[in-house]
Amino acid sequence: MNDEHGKPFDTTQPVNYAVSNIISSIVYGSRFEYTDPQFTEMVDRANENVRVGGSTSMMLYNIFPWLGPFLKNKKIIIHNILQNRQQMMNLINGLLDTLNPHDRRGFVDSFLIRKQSEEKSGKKDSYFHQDNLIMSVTNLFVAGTDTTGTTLRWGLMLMAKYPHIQDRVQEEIDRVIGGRQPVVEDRKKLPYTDAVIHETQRLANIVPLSLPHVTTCDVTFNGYFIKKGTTVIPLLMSVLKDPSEWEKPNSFYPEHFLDEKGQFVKRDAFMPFSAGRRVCLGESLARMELFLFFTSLLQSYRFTTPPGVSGDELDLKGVVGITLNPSPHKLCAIRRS
Ligand code: HEM
Repeated sequence: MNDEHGKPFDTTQPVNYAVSNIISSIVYGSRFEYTDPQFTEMVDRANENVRVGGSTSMMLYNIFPWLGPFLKNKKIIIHNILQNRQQMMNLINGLLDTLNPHDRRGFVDSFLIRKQSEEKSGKKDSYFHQDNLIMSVTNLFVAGTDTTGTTLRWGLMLMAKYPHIQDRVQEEIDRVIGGRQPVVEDRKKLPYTDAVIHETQRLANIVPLSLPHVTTCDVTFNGYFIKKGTTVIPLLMSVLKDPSEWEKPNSFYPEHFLDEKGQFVKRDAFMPFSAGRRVCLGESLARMELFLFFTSLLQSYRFTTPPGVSGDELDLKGVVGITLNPSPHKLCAIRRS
């Protein structure tokens, strides 16, 4: 963002690269340089799939799978998946060549070590095989990059749209943290900033339909009989924007998460990560990332609309993809003294 020198830029790439590097550190044990084309192409391809995956033609394909061979967007998605899979396999093979059981660099190392020990002991039906490794790494990137990146981008856009709210966040960060690097423990001392992050997640509503689930037995719910094996799509949006739960369900109103003394309050209807047994696996990581990225960025930069663009022009509707993204826009990041 420094390199933009306060000029208007699209936040998608820098934010996605930063967030993807967190997953890279956990999975591979190292991060990539932002100038590394191997890395940037991989993230850009994943991002293209999120965008194209929500297109009208792919929605039609979901209903009429026989359309598949005629759809350009399906070809793009498959091409991107295959390219990224190849790159992932190269990275995994590189880790395998330098594997040291006494120095595990990340998730892949731990998986490979377990795989080797189960192969050695002759265990049949092990879960630790190559296909599961590839799918687990893919899932961690797919589930952990676009979700957190999109939420952060909504947050920055909302700060540019509502500068008086950005003023209050920056006043709080300056007063409590000053110039040092923010740490997770700061969250409880920053109730307003915490409320702004929660309200961003509530309003942005990036996974409105959660993921589909299937009933494992017959159930009667709210008077409706649902047969075993029925696909159920839980609408997180119906809770995140429930008018009986939120004072201003369709507005950006951080006070939803503050009491009259300005202290942070948890709300039961806040469930952007879903609920129950299959609740988001990465919730605590995502919450940590959102807090650290958001406070660090707001500590260093003032986010504004480009010259000649008013806050009203930043719309809150969003664009449907696999996640709900902010509509295309540019922001300026002005370095704070
Ligand atoms: C703001 C960020 C995020 C949001 C809003 C979010 C939201 C969700 C939602 C709604 C689900 C579906 C839960 C269900 O089936 O009921 C889910 C599942 C999942 N998420 Fe996240 N997520 C985020 C970040 C992450 C991160 C950083 C990771 C990774 C490390 C991650 C990994 C997963 C996985 C693996 C699942 C599937 C869990 C399962 O089926 O048991 N998510 N997430």
